[in-house]
Amino acid sequence: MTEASHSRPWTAPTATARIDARVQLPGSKSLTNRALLLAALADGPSTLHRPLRSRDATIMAEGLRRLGAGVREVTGDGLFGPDLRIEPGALVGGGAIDCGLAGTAMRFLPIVAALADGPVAFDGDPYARKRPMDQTIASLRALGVRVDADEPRLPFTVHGEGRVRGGEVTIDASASSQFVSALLLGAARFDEGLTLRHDGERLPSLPHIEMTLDALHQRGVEARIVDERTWRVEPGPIAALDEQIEPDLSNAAPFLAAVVAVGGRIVLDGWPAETTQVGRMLPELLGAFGAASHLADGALVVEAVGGRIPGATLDMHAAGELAPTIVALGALASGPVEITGIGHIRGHETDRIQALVDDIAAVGGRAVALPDGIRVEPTPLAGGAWSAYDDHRIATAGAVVGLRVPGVEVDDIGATAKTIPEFPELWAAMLEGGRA
Ligand SMILES: O=C(O)C1=C[C@@H](OP(=O)(O)O)[C@@H](O)[C@H](O)C1
Ligand SMILES: C=C(OP(=O)(O)O)C(=O)O
Repeated sequence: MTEASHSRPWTAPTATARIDARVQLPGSKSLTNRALLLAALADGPSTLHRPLRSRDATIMAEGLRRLGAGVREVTGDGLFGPDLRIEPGALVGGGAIDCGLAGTAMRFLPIVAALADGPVAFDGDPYARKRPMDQTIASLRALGVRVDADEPRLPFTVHGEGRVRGGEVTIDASASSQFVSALLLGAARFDEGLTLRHDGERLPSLPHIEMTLDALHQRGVEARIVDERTWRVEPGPIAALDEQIEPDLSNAAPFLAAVVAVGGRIVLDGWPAETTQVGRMLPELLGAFGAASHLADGALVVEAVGGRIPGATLDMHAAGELAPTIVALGALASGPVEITGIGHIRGHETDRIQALVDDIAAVGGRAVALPDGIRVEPTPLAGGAWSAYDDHRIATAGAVVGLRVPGVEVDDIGATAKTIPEFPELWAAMLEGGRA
């Protein structure tokens, strides 16, 4: 099983010049883990080119192996490691799956386990036991699958009986879009498919649900939006698909934010002209802080003058995953930065709102938690300890602040192994200029 990150203190490098760099990023976590899962449920073998190699992706691959799929490394172009060949197999229970801190694993794999024959025990890191899981457990039970759980969260055991009848289910996905995606990903393998309704106050991270529907469509699954709170997936085969995984645009966030923080220019290679990744919103989000972006020859070019970063008010309910980076820019801004619509990120890898409030205070700044967001007040910063809380995006937020504030000590840069193990090297290369 993959290890949680080992504490690796890291003094965030301060930028000594404007950014002038070209960066190539590893594959998308959300696309890799959907492609792995759908390949394991498909009607034949699939190959993933340039998949993400990281803790979350390893956890997904390992979980699928435990459930009977063959996942092996094959030679690819080797940019960030080998390609993966996935051979679907009969879904089997009888094992245990460690989900680490991966939301995609803890929400998606139990649905596959429900289709397996035999019990599968799920657990994860200490903080994973605090992440919302109630809708996974309740929806499986509503589908007639036995789930043994003392509390409505990890650890629990799914007792698959080899088939799920499907039909209609209503959930409250206010805490995570992953509850919706998980059911939609498995639903073509349910006897009657699935009509899924969301009945709740809000629905965060809609682009990730779009990504799920798109991944299904690419594999010939009939999946549609009935209305803005209802989805329908017809039963049927999931076609095998060889797929080239796009770079992780959410992990582009700190690199692009670096240009806003210190000025200069960055070229991000392999930026897709069209994508379901939520990172496509970055040019607009960073535009609020004065950055100018354009696409050129398959790359995104972002330029900024640096210096004064203006304040901004942003609703980020669709892009909660990008919020820690924007909050980091807020800590460097000369006006207040208020972000709303992100109450659900309290249930991410850590309580991200509290983590950011505390980390910003630790470097002399001031941020206040709002009921569904955070407000950062302009305050001069000084060096200090920046806790990652095992959270890749809190760790990289510390790196962004450290560009302009000497002495920001990120306690565990190894937390970036969750989705971008190469982060420290890529960050250093960006600051040195040239090709990272
Ligand atoms: O389906 C996915 O791949 C994801 C959905 C989102 O989850 P939430 O809806 O819980 O924010 C996102 O934040 C997470 O990083 C990845
Ligand atoms: C929320 C995130 O991850 P997870 O897939 O673990 O929910 C994230 O990557 O920002």
